[in-house]
Amino acid sequence: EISLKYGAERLGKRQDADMKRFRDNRLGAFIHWGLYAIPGGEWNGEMYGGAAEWLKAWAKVPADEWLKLMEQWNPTRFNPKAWAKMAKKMGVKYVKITTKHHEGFCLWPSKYTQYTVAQTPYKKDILGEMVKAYNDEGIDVHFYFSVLDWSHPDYRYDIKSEEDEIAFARFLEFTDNQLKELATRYPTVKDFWFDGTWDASIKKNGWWTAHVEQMLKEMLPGVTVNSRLRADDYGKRHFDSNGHLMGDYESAYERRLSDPVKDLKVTRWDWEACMTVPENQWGYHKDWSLSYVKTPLEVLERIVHAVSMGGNMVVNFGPQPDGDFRSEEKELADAVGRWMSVNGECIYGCDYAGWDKQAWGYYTRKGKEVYMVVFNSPYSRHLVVKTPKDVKITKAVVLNGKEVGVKETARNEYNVDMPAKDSGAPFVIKLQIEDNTNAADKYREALT
Ligand SMILES: C[C@@H]1N[C@@H](C(=O)NCc2ccccc2)[C@H](O)[C@@H]1O
Repeated sequence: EISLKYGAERLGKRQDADMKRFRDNRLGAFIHWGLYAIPGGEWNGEMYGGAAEWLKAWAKVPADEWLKLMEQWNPTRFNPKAWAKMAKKMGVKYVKITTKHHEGFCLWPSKYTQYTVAQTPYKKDILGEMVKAYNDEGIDVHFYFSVLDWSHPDYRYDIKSEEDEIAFARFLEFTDNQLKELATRYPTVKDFWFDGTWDASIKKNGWWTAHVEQMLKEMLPGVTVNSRLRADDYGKRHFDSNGHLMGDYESAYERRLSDPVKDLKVTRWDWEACMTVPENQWGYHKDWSLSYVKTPLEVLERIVHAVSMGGNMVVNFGPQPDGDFRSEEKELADAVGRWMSVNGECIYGCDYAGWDKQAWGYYTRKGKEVYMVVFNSPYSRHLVVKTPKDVKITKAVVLNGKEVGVKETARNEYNVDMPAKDSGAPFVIKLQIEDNTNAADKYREALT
């Protein structure tokens, strides 16, 4: 290993109470809300299919023209209590809020910039209203923060001159001030999720990313930070030059997940994935017909897939400029919530089971309980289960349903019966397992 000053601060998973809470929460929601919601993907009468929160880039809008959108920021239908109830009903345990996206507009009245809610017709501290409403519902709040800031004249994509050095040093101080402001104003925040940290300017300032992690953890003991913040002495990101994860959890799984059969490496560390409902829209886009929109079932499968591999999943919502949600997102929250109310115990506090994945779906595990989350119903009417050596199944019960038969078919192989009644939706079977170390082995392998 090479010696690093700004590499991973810790080896292995954090096991303190705050990290256990982060991990056990498992299901979160993203709120991407900013000026980009106002144009909703359309600029000067032209509709852009790309990510709506990047419209400034797609339509090549100068920062000062883009920020004029502040004059229209007045979400009259914003009702933080209703937002928190919707999240509660969906069964999310935490919400990640874009405090400031790449555009530089702040949802809190920052005193370090003029581009904030305080300078809009809305005036009020919208971030503060959200934090209170979610916390009052027992939902944790995480802050998304974009280091990349298109509104700030001192931002640099790379450092190529003395002038760049001086300007970017001012920018890093501005960013420190905003982060201290957020940690001071909203001390119940549990996590900082950094984005916009891919440019060479940040990679050349790995020291600063280590300083930010340290600063936030001193101000808010127990707070978590994502790996995307971090660059080491040599500009390596997420994992340092010795291959160790930086930050508290990997945050590279954005709109993708690792293969549950071929790529199990992520089960070795904590990680959190985030996903969009359309193919790639985080901010509000007027026209969702421009790309595929995932069904509630497809969203649910991604949530289970992540938890089955020891990760968290954050499902994105892009609120409308008026402060209400589009009907597709309300319906999604409702559908996921109905499923979670019956089957949530296979998600919350669960982890990778370490069993070989089968075609019918995914395993999750909590202590001695293994859950079979069934998405695909087999024509055989049997669900094949292969247990690790020295493990036997003693019972199988459908969540919110009846016991089902379990028949041993070979060494460490079982057929678990499908429930008699087809609920027409993914269902969960809870397995009781026991140690099988000293059982007589009546099976013989073939001689070949
Ligand atoms: C969590 C997501 N991260 C931002 C993102 O996609 N950034 C990467 C990106 C880079 C280049 C063109 C479009 C998007 C998105 O705007 C969301 O905030």
